[in-house]
Order: sequence, then C-alpha cells, then structure tokens
Amino acid sequence: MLEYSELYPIQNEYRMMQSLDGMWKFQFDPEEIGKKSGWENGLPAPVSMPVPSSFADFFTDHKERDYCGDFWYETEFYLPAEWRNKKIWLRFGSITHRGTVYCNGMEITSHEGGFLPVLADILTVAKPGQVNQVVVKINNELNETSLPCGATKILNNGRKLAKPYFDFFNYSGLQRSVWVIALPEESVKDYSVDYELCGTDALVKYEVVTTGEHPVIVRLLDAEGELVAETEGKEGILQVANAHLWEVRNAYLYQIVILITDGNGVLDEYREKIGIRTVRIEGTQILLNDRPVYLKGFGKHEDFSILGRGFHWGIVKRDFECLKWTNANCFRTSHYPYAEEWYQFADEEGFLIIDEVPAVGMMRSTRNFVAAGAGNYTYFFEALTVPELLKSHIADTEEMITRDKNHPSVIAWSLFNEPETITDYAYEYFKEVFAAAETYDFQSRPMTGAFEKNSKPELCKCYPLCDFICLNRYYGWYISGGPEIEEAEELFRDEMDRWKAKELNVPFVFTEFGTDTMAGLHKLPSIMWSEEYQKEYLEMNFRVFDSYEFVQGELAWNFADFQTTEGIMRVDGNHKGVFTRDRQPKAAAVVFKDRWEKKNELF
Ligand SMILES: O=C(O)[C@H]1O[C@@H](Oc2ccc([N+](=O)[O-])cc2)[C@H](O)[C@@H](O)[C@@H]1O
Repeated sequence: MLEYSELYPIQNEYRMMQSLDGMWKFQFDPEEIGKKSGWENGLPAPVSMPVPSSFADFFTDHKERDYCGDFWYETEFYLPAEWRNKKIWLRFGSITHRGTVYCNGMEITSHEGGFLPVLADILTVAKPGQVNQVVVKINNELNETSLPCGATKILNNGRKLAKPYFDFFNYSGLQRSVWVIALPEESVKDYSVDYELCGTDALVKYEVVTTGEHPVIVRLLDAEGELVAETEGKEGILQVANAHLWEVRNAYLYQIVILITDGNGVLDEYREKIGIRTVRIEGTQILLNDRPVYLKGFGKHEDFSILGRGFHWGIVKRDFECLKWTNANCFRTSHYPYAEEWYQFADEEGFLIIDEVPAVGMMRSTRNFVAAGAGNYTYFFEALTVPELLKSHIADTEEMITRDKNHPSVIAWSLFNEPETITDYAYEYFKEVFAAAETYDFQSRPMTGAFEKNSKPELCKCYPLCDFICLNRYYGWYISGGPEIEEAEELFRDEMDRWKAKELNVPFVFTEFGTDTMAGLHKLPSIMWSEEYQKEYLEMNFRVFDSYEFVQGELAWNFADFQTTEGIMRVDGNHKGVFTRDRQPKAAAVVFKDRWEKKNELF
C-alpha cells in the first residue's frame, strides 16, 4: 500500500489545486556540485525551461540535447492563506527518471522511476499566505537496477551518455503536469471498483481507503448527473438497475461520488468518471461485457517534436482523431505508463488500453534489437543486481496499478516488453512480478507481457505466467525482409503452427509488427523502406493472423514515427510509424482503415 494518494487531483469545496505548469528555471549539474553548493535554495545560473516537457529538443547543442546526469528545476508559487488548515502536497505527474524534491530549501522526498506520479508532503515547510520555492534535483542515468534498463557510458573527457537497452530516445525532465494540492485533514486516499453483470443490471463493488475513521457514503450518478444508487461504508456494493455498459467505441460513463461525513457535515468529497464493464479471458477469446472483442490498434509512444515526451492535450486530441479514423479500438502504452490524461480520454472515447510498466531493455545490450536479432543469450537475469531490479519492477507495478486501476479503458497489464525469457532465472524473476501484480488489482484484470522472437514456443519459460500471450514479430523485416518475404511468411506460419500445436487455449495478440518506412519513398516493385513495401508486408502479416483462430488482436508497431538514440539502424528515429511523427498518414494507414472497418471488433 502506497503511503500517499495517487488519485488524480480535482477541485471542489473540500479539495483545492493550483497548476505549476509554465516556465521554470533549469540548470545542468555535470560536476555534481549542486547539493554541496546549496542549489536546493535556488539555482545560481539557471536558464528557462517549459514544464511539462522533455528538456532535450529545445537546445541547439549536442551536449545539452544528449545530456546525461544530474540537472535541476526551480519555480515559485503563492500558497493561498485560506489553505492554512489543509494538507498541502506537491504532485508531479512524473519525474524522469528519479528525483529529490525540496521546498523552501528543505528536502521533502525522493522517488525512483520516471513514469508515475510523485507526491511530496510539504505541510510542515510550506508557508500559507506567502511565496514558496520548489526545487527538484533530477537524474536521468540508466542502469540495471531500475526501469527502464540501460547503461551510462562515461567518455574519456568525463561526459556521461545514456546507453539505453531499448530504442526510444532517453527523454527526461518534468514531462507531465505539476500541481500544488490542498486536501482536508481527513480525506479519501484511494478507492477501487469492480463490476458484475446480472442480466440487465450491474453490481458495482467498491472499496474506499480514507485517512481517518469517519463514515463514508458512496453514490453513483448517471451521465445526466441523476442519482442511480447510494450506499454507506468503506466497502460495499452499489446496485444499478438497467445498467448502461461501457462498450468499445461507445463509452457510457457514470460518476462515482465518495463522501466522508462526521454527522454534522461533509469532510471530503472525491468524484471521478467510471465505466461499468467486465473483462475476462475465456478460452482463446478476450471478453468485454461477456462478448468477444478483437483488439485493433497500435503500440504508441509519448513522443512529439520539440516537446519530446512532454504532455500536451493537443497531441492526445490529434492522436485519438487519427486512431478513430483508422477504425482502431485499442493501444498499448509501450513501453511505460503514460500521463494520466491519456487514460481519461480513452475512457471517454471507448478505447481499450494494455497498460505497460517500464520493464523494457531486460536483455543486456546497448541496443536490444542487436541482441534480439543475433539471438545472443546475455545472462541478464543472472546478474547480482537482479534482486534490486526486481524491487523496482514490483514498486513500478504497484504504482501503475494503484494509479490506473479504475479506468474502464484499461483491460490488461503488460508487465514486460521483450526480456530474455529462456532461462529458469527469468521465470523465477517474472513469477515474483506476476504474483505481486495480482495483489494490487481489485478487478484482477488479465496480465501479460510482450515476447520477442527468441521467446520461441520451445524455449520460452515465461509464457505460462500470462493470461494471454503477446508476440512482437517482424517476419519480413528483421527476418527475411524484402525479396525474401515469401520465405518470411513460411517461417512465420511455421512458428505459429508450433504455438498452435501446444494447444494452450489462450488468446494471442500481436503487440508489434511493422517495417521502417520513409514517408514519400515510392518504389515499384517495392523495396524495403518504401511505402509500397510497408503495405505488402502488412498484407502478408494479415494473411498469417487470419489463419489462426486464437489470434485475437493486432497492435501494429508503431502508431507514429518516433525519436530514438542515434545509431546505424535508425535515420532520425524509428520510422515504423503508420503515421509520420507529425501525425500525417503514410499509405499503410489506409490499409488499416479498410481492414479494420471490415473486421468488426465484436463477433
Ligand atoms: O525495432 C523496433 O522497431 C521495435 O522492436 C522491438 O525490438 C525488437 C528489435 C529487433 C528485433 N529483431 O531483430 O528481431 C526484435 C524486436 C522493441 O520492442 C521496440 O521498442 C522497437 O522500437
């Protein structure tokens, strides 16, 4: 159980909030002198830096864009005098990858892991009715004891460089919104909901955690704001007659209202939109509200020019318009939990999400695709540092599930992407991760992970942990690409036949397949990297998917082109996007649009 509340901040009579988004001060600390020199009291020579944003792509110099090490942010805020009797917190949507928060010069908290909220209790140091200072010391180095995995190289001149074991750029900084929030002394800390359908009615089972002992009232309002159910107690069941279900691309949202009362009045109120739906696996099918659903969509990234991984509602809006245009119904938050607003919007739009922890790069290589491509065994889970990594993995899993567990859009947890899975060491490691994850989700959603090509049916030790199996496969790209595509299809079918022969009786979802494609490069006959080849590759993949009834979803890699570390396999980023980085369609987008229009998601 986390010590602080991960509930998304809201404003009402009892809860207040103030955004700290805007222009902050910023300073690199390559010599690591900040702490010794008292930078927690104010930065000596700062530049300006927008929040939320990654810092990297604002700069025009290599040393700044590729900066790896410690760096600091600073801002000020006025704390309203009327908030005097409240609990005061700073809430960072994330601090990437780790940071220490100071308020008025005092160290408040530290957090490891760059993709989940950080809460800092500043009650004892913040001054109501005055201007207060916030300083954050951040570090963006990669290692093998926290997620995502990588290494940090030190050049001869002492400069540090990130060496990710994955291909997305190591964007960092304050990439999500920052708030000051004021909560009542006794407040709603957390709540969970789960659903059961009984004919046309539904049961909403709930659990509420508060910071005190006073009684709790829970109400359910329909989309018009009319009361449909009410009950008392920190756990209980709300009965909903003629329930409107939250369906794929047809989202009906209720509002849950949680009140703490002391007999004289209300002490706190928390409200949030929720959707009534069930999700479970039965045989080879994924059932949403007891009906099979075929997943259609993409793996994505939080990635955009200039902002890097910085949150902007404009990107959310455009991406959902493009997703809807392709007739998609799902995406995977590869390879880390996204800003919370993505899930809120998916709840509204009726999109399904496979929510992924940042467990990527669990194969020792400067670029995991080199190791993956070569099939090299890298002894990853035999290192002495593995117990510490496991702790971070479980902590991130707890924080992700605690944060996202009430979103109707979230239908499954992905607990890894492309680790080494062929040893008993890997199995023992992931067994612990899955066992922990199970204890955090009130809805017991299906759990999975994405397997790369060395996780073959005969060798992979970890697939039995998964409720459904996700495969990342590149037959026709990394394997037998271009003129060899017919052979790629045979090899692909051969692997699928071997999975089929295992009679696992679980759904399979393709969580990656795709080709790098330069937008505007046309060639007849096709060559690899041309728009024509991307289409031919997809048509081949679709033939294979459609030959196996246990294939219950296809999430292409990637929704859009995205930035990566520089290297011999990437030309200004990864170009497997079906859309360009500025969200314009390549020819393949129409292939998806047509296929998914015909491929009705509900059977
Ligand atoms: O390369 C890609 O575009 C994507 O592929 C995935 O990694 C692989 C790379 C190479 C091979 N291979 O050589 O077979 C297999 C998998 C990663 O999950 C993803 O983050 C990355 O962007």
